[in-house]
This record gives sequence, structure tokens and C-alpha cells, in this order.
Amino acid sequence: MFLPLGLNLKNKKILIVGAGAAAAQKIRALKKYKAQITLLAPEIKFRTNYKKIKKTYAAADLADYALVYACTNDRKLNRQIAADARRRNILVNVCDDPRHSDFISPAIYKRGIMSAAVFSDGRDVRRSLRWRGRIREIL
Ligand SMILES: C[C@@]1(CC(=O)O)c2cc3[nH]c(cc4nc(cc5[nH]c(cc(n2)[C@H]1CCC(=O)O)[C@@](C)(CC(=O)O)[C@@H]5CCC(=O)O)C(CC(=O)O)=C4CCC(=O)O)c(CCC(=O)O)c3CC(=O)O
Ligand SMILES: NC(=O)C1=CN([C@@H]2O[C@H](COP(=O)(O)OP(=O)(O)OC[C@H]3O[C@@H](n4cnc5c(N)ncnc54)[C@H](O)[C@@H]3O)[C@@H](O)[C@H]2O)C=CC1
Repeated sequence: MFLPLGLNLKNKKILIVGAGAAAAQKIRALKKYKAQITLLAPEIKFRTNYKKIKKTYAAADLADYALVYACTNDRKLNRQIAADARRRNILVNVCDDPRHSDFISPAIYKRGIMSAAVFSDGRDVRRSLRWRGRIREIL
């Protein structure tokens, strides 16, 4: 089970491994919170001003980061990233495998200082998106 909490991102460096559709979704949420993001992938599939490291992943790339998102299209590699991160006491999100994640990515509705975050313990994303839509309508 996953605990909802508010994380202070000040002075926390975030690494996203993989730079395709899933990574783009993470960035869309993170940029609203002024996160310090670095992207690492051999192929960056969208335009961004965030720091980019163009290479294939190696465990040593995790040094210096407080949070890691494993967002490659290789399920085995994502799990490997999770194992490497855990060994370094870095919290990790695996975009295609909540069971191997320390935290999951909620559907967020943010307005000013207020944030509503909805998740389903990684079990029913569509339901999370529907709930967010309802919250947006109510507000
Ligand atoms: C575990 C988790 C990943 C994590 O924690 O990182 C996860 C996993 C999976 N997502 C899947 C599918 C889709 N995910 C989206 C979109 C989002 N998914 C997000 C979160 C999460 N998704 C976490 C759990 C959250 C929770 O607990 O509810 C959002 C809210 C936030 C974000 O990603 O930042 C973001 C919206 C961003 C926004 O709008 O703000 C869409 C829609 C789209 O792409 O437009 C589809 C297509 C749906 C369709 O088919 O209709 C599948 C495939 C199986 C399936 O279909 O169910 C898996 C499972 C798997 O791959 O194993
Ligand atoms: N919101 C969510 O959580 C979503 C999750 N997904 C899931 O996310 C996974 C990835 O999907 P997409 O982003 O659509 O894939 P994609 O094909 O668009 O992007 C994959 C990225 O991974 C990178 N990559 C591949 N091998 C690598 C390596 N060895 N080292 C570093 N980077 C590497 C590629 O260069 C590319 O940038 C899929 O399993 C999919 O099911 C997809 C969409 C939404």
C-alpha cells in the first residue's frame, strides 16, 4: 500500500531514465513543482530544456540523485534500475511496475498552492483519471 504525502523537492535532484511517452508524463507533473530534473536516455523523444544525458543507463548514473524514475520501454531494465536505486537508498518509481516501486505517480490536480493527488495503489489508472476529472469539475 502507498501512503499519500507531500514531498519537499527543494535541493532534491531527480533522475528520469528513459525519455519517451511515460517520461514526458512524469515531467508534465514534476515541472509544476519546480523539480530539478535530469533525463538520461540514448534517444530523447521530445523537446525539453531540462538537463539531458544521452547514453544508455549504467548503475553509476544514479549517484547524486534523491529520486529516480525508471521510464524505459525495457521492463527488465526498469526492474534493474529499481534494484540499483534501492541498494543506494534512493527512492524509485517504476513506470510499468508498481510492485517494484517505492512510490507511484498519482493523477494530480493543482491550482495555486492547492494540490489533489489521486491513485489506486497502481491498480486502476483509468479510475484515478476519472476521479481527478470529477475533482476538477467540483472545484
Ligand atoms: C503504476 C503507475 C505508474 C507509476 O507509478 O509511475 C501506472 C501504471 C500504468 N499505467 C498504464 C496506462 C496508462 N497510464 C496513463 C497515464 C498516467 N498514468 C499515471 C500513473 C500510473 N500509471 C501509476 C499508477 C497510478 C494509480 O495508482 O492509479 C498518471 C496518473 C501519472 C503519471 O504517469 O505521472 C498518468 C496520467 C498523467 C496525467 O494526465 O496527469 C494512461 C493514459 C495516457 O497515457 O494518456 C494510460 C493508458 C490507459 C488506457 O489504456 O486507457 C498501465 C497499462 C495498463 C492499464 O491500461 O491499466 C500501467 C500498468 C503497467 O504498465 O504495468
Ligand atoms: N504514465 C505512465 O505511467 C505510462 C506508462 N507507460 C509504460 O512505460 C513504459 C515505457 O513506455 P514509453 O515511454 O511509451 O516508451 P518509449 O518507447 O516512448 O520510450 C522509451 C525510452 O526509453 C529509453 N531507453 C531504452 N533503453 C534504454 C537504456 N538502456 N538506457 C536508458 N534509456 C533507455 C529510450 O531511449 C526511450 O527514450 C512502457 O512499459 C509503458 O507500458 C506508458 C505510458 C504511460
